[in-house]
Amino acid sequence: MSVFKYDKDADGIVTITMDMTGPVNAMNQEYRDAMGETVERLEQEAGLAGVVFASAKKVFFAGGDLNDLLSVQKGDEDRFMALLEDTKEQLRRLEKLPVPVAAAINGPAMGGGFEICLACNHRVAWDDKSVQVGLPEVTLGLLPGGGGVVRMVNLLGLEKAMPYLLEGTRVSAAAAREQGLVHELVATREELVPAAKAWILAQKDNPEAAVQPWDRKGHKIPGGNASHPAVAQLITIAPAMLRKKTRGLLPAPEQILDCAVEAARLDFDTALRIESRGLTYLVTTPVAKNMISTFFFGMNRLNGGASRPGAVEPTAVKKVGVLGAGMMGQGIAYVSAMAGIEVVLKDISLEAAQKGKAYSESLLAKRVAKGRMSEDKKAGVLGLIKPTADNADLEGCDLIVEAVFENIELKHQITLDTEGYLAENGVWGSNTSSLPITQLAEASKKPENFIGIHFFSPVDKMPLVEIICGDKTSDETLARAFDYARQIRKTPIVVNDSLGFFTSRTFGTYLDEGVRLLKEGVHPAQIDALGKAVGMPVGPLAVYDEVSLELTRKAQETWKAMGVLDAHSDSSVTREVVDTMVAEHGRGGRHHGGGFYEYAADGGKTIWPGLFDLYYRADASLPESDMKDRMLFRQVIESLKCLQEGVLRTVDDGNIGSIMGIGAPAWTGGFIQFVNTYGAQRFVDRCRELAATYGERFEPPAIAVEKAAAGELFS
Ligand SMILES: NC(=O)c1ccc[n+]([C@@H]2O[C@H](COP(=O)([O-])OP(=O)(O)OC[C@H]3O[C@@H](n4cnc5c(N)ncnc54)[C@H](O)[C@@H]3O)[C@@H](O)[C@H]2O)c1
Repeated sequence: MSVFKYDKDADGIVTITMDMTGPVNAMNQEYRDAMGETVERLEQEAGLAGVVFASAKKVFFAGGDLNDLLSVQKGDEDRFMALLEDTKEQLRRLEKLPVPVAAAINGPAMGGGFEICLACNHRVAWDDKSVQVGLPEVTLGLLPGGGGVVRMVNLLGLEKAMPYLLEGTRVSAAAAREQGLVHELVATREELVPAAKAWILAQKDNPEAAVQPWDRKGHKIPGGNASHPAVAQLITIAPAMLRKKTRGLLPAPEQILDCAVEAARLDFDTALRIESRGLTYLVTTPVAKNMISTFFFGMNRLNGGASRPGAVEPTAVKKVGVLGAGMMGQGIAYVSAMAGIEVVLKDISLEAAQKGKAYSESLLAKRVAKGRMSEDKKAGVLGLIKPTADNADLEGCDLIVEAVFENIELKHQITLDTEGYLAENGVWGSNTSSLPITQLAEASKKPENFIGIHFFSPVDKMPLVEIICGDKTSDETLARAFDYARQIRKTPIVVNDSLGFFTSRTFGTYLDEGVRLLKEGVHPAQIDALGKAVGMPVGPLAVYDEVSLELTRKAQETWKAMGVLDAHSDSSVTREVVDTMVAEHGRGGRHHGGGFYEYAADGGKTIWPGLFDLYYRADASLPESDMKDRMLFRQVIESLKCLQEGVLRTVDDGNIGSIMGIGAPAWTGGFIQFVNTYGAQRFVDRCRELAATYGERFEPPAIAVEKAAAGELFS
């Protein structure tokens, strides 16, 4: 029996219910076989009045089979191209049936799933929050190769199609209806197929309904085709704009733009073939392999609980205490309340706590203004946050997250003062960005319940949480912290204790290398430009100004006093430069009147001229490739050391943590995956080359040397 169930009703309408082997419907050989047979049968069906595509799964259709796509290697291009062309031809035959075809979208329809819908004449969706449509291929280094690029451009026009194609924007059923991606909404799942059939029956006297817009005589692309002046102008400037964003490091958006432009220029079927060629090229690139491995498989493993102790039953937080209503605390309060958790937000005064709550109010007001939330829901979320200056309000919390100043005495003191209010088995989480958890836990009566829950700023936008186990943290506490992170819809990585844990420790090497280049006489603007050229979001000197040189200096003093400033973080060069900047020149960073840069009132910035007298040397001429590699390799080496020392427990934690927490370039697939693609032996050789010229910090870690010798990948 086919995995596409075929049912013809008394009106002559055939309903195809897709029910493929495995948990989801996906585009693979089984799909091609089933779709091939189905189209063939529909073409021969006598008395056919229309077709409805439905799904027996919760997800309408999940898209391309990523295992299949990952396995395509260089040399397989002809075979892959032929498969793509087959898939496309089937959809083309479907949309050329002489009867109307409708999609009944009962769940997410992503990528290939939405491409099937686009090949239908009519799209009916269940108006439920589980239903989303979109073409997320670009986020995996691919392009929608089942006709998605060409149909979207023909449906929406070049400009409007761009966010869907270049950013992988997904939209809810309601938004899809507004944007013209879906034609009709129904309130319940049960109404879907009847609504699709009703539409088909209503088209009896309207033969045009069976013809796709792009197959109609005189079809015009909305907004105009490539020769329309406005579109021609867009086509001229778009590649440069895109390159500014991708810095030439991501081939997928560039291919997508090329295909989209061809779709606006050429006939439909030629454009489809160009689209197939684009995907055939992308699918074998290392960037696509990296992005699929990390963003799909790695992410699924992490969110699925690979780092969570499985023996502990699932838990949920009902009441959380947030200590400190500053920049981080107010964000933690917001994301917790958004997840329906009761929040006690405590600061040293009620006013300070209320100010923290006002932050949630302003974020919620923006949601309401955009029509993404009702006033009632807003009031409900706000009602969950209780601002206070009174410790007694923390009574019965099953989790307390502290986000007070980065000061160990203060953190010890508040642990002593408030830990007793926790419910039995309640968890104490510190949001410290660097202080070792084991030492922070020394103030606790229950160090087994003590853990690091490290958020990133801004908390409402950053998707990662780094969970840090101290020496005594129990499995139960880890499981509870993990469940909380999932409850507030973050992706948790789990690491062991270390100064700066994984993310701050690794990111610190990037900043350190930037400062070293400065000290070696490189032009400061070139340092930041090269940091961005390798794909980091911000140059190292600009980052230093943002996080503040002043705070860095204080942190270094604290670590020194604690005796934890060990080899990996002891950068005498950085300390010397930071000291000179702050103590001798009063350059504490952006919020201290300026640092490496000077900041104008209008937000513009220029290099602080004093830097040229202090460090710049016109005769310093380092090879650009060395400078770029230095900034990247320092971070990769530090990540490998974290893995070697057991700070990182898994490769996935390292890859996802580096991308989502540090801003590692997406093209690498994460700092450890980078070694897999670069080649372990080649990596070791390049490290040694850099070490010979620039110092032993570039010596390859033993773990990389071993992998290279064994010819293995990090997995
Ligand atoms: N800012 C970041 O990007 C970032 C990122 C991750 C982690 N962190 C860490 O989060 C913590 C807080 O950082 P922040 O940027 O929100 O600082 P912040 O200065 O904005 O806020 C700290 C708040 O703690 C309050 N506070 C001080 N003593 C208190 C006490 N005894 N009881 C209750 N509240 C008290 C202060 O009044 C202030 O409102 C620090 O440990 C920091 O290292 C910061």
